[in-house]
Parts: sequence; structure tokens; C-alpha cells
Amino acid sequence: MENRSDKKDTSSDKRELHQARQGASNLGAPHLPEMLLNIEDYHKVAKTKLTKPAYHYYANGADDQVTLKDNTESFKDIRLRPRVLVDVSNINTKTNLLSGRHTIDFPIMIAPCAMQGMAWPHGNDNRGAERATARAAASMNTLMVVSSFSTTSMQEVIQPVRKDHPNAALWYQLYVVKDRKLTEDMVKKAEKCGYGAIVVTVDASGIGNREPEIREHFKLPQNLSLPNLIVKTKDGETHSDVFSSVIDPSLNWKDVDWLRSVTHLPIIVKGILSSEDAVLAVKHGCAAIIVSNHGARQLDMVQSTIDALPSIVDAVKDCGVDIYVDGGIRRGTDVLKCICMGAKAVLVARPILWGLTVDGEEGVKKVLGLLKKEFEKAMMLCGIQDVKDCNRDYLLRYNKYSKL
Ligand SMILES: Cc1cc2nc3c(=O)[nH]c(=O)nc-3n(C[C@H](O)[C@H](O)[C@H](O)COP(=O)(O)O)c2cc1C
Ligand SMILES: CCCCC(=O)C(=O)O
Repeated sequence: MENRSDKKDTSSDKRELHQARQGASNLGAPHLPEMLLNIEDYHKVAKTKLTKPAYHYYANGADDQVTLKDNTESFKDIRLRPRVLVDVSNINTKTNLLSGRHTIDFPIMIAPCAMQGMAWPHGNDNRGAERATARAAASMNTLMVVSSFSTTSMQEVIQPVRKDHPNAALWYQLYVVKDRKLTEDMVKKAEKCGYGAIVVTVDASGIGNREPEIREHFKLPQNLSLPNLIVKTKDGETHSDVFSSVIDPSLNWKDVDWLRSVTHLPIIVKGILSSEDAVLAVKHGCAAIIVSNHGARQLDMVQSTIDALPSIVDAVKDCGVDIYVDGGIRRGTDVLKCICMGAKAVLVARPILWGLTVDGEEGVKKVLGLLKKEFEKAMMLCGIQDVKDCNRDYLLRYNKYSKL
């Protein structure tokens, strides 16, 4: 990592900013924020601290990145319709997941993010990154989904975190690999070491065409590995090569049935964009679905997730499954729009990576705290006392002046 010190940095925002400013001026990057007040401020600072290839891997989307832009922009087409003179002296954001299996303090969870070791290459032999994220999630009383492509093994993430936070909620994200024995082993291991659900990603039969990272010759640094997959990248091998060699493009609904037969854990499908597939997920016994376009990193030109959400909610809302959504959520008002639209909770990925890059566990905590506070304020100013009361009456489709 060119722009980093190897020592763990426990400094305050002020010192972080000072260092980032120095880095920024070396990189010729102007205008860093005076204070880190929102997610975009964290993004700006993180950009100055990451190597260029790592930044491009984290930040970009597929092809022309049309959907990447849409994911954030589509939130602006929906406006809020507040109610007044409601007692909002006590706001309740506590949220039950999977029929009471977990309760989180606020409906914002951490999406699975591969290769976090590049954002926080500190501690325990480069195995500190995903642990820092998991500790931050646990201390904020929310949930983290750990990626199959994590740079710390699934056991090494959960075990130390559970020592300090016995009830820490973690789910394991599964890429079904060609070697089904390895897939089954991963699932069983996740169950044994205490993960609460298997999140199977279904929008990655191949890896999306992410040109910025190709131009930057992005590959996982040699000091990091992907221990869940028992893979160490060989010289010259990119993550895209690894992905293509291990991931199984034959994955289909029968495999979801097979997965259910090898574990007692709830199965959640991640990457649903149509009501038809949401209905199939219910038919195949999934406990929840995640409306997601993989942060616009897979197929460009698909719908933004906030636009895909309403028809999916309408199709399966009475089927007893939780509906979660991710993609482009950067403000508390974005979270409120998702919950009012019918999602039980949202997940965020890049904001977490920016927080992790800026200040490790503390940075992730601050990012989660920021989104939580913004969400509570949005609820308060919208006249909503309890997350359970969120509904589409609080939303307007901008420019069309119609209720959703
Ligand atoms: C750097 C990066 C790595 C990701 N790795 C995974 C992964 O390993 N598994 C997965 O299912 N999704 C992965 N995703 C997708 C996220 O889980 C999530 O769907 C999406 O990024 C949410 O959008 P946001 O980044 O705008 O919040 C990754 C996203 C990013 C940005
Ligand atoms: C190497 C691809 C797996 C991680 C992933 O899902 C992503 O980068 O979006």
C-alpha cells in the first residue's frame, strides 16, 4: 500500500484529516472536507488513502456505469411527504429480522464486501479488516454479512468478535463454487461457527465488466489471501481469473433446494430484481430476499434498486419473507424511502469501506452512527414515531406529483 503507514492508527478525525490532506496534496487532489459530516466526506478522504487500483476496485461499477449513477440518483426522484403534530419525542428504530431471529437497533446492515484487507491492512497479520468491521457492527447493535471473498477466514471473523459481543449478529455470504463439496463445507462451517443465515448471491454467474479496475491492473496484493475459498492468488492472476475459475455459472433454483437440504440455517437470496424471481424465491423456501444489483458492478443498464423495490414488495409482501434492499444508499432519507417503500432493512457496502479506510473499526462505527442519526432525524421530521409505521403515504414520486 503506497499511501499508508503500517502502524495501526487510532487518531481522531482531526489527525486523520490532516494526514489525508497531506496525502491529498501529494496526489494533487484538492478540496478535502473540513469535517467528516456525511458519507461523501468519508469517500473523499478514503480516496486519498487507498492505492489507485484498490480505490477503483471498490468504487466502480460495470461497463458505462449507468446503473451505478442511477442507484444514487433514483432516490432524488422520490420525495418525502411529512405529517406534522405527531409526538416524535421517542423514535423507535428497533427492527426484527427473520421472524425475530435477530433484533437490530436500526434497520441498516453491512452488505457483504470482498477483500476488505486493502482498506485496513492492519493488525494480526493482515487479518484485522473484516474483524474491525464486524466489531463495529456488533458494538452498534447491527448485523454484518461476511463475504466468501473475505481476506479473513469466516472463523477468524466471528470468534474474536463473539468474545466481546456474544450476541453479535453475522450472516455468511455464499458464492456457490464449482466444487460442491467445498460449497457444502463452507455452509456447514458457517453453521458450526455461529453464523445466523446463508446469504447466497445469485447475480454473479460471471464477474461484471469493470473497466476502471482492468485499466489499473487491479489484483489482490500478495500479502492477502481468500481463506474461505482456500485460494491464494498466483503471480499475475487477477481476482477476475480467480472468480471465473471457482464460481459455478450452472447455479439454478434446484441448487437453492439443495442448499436448504444441507443446512438448518435460513437461506436468503441476494440479487433479486424482478417480482417473478421474488415469487420463485418464496416457492423455494427462502427466508428473505435482498433486492440488489450488486452495487451496479455486475450487469449495467439494470434498474436502480429503489425503482425495482415496489413491484417486488407488492408481489411477496404477504408471504412471510423479509425484503431487504441495497444499492446507492448514502443518506438517512434514502434509508427512510426504502423502509417506507416496504423494505424491512437496508444494507450498505461502499460507505462501510470508506469508513474502514479512514479509521478502521472507529471509522465504520462513525459511518454507521452517521446514517443512524440521519435516519432518526428523517423519521422525526417526517412525523414517524416507529419504523413499523413507515408506509408509502410518506412518499411522493417527484415530478409526477402522485403518491406511490
Ligand atoms: C468492493 C465491493 C465488494 C463486494 N463484494 C461482494 C461480495 O463479495 N459478495 C456479494 O454478494 N456482494 C458484494 N458486493 C456487493 C454489495 O454486497 C452490495 O450489493 C452493493 O455494493 C450495495 O451497494 P452500495 O455499495 O452502493 O452500498 C460488493 C460491493 C463492493 C463495492
Ligand atoms: C471477485 C468478485 C467477488 C467479489 C464481488 O462480489 C465484487 O467484487 O463485487
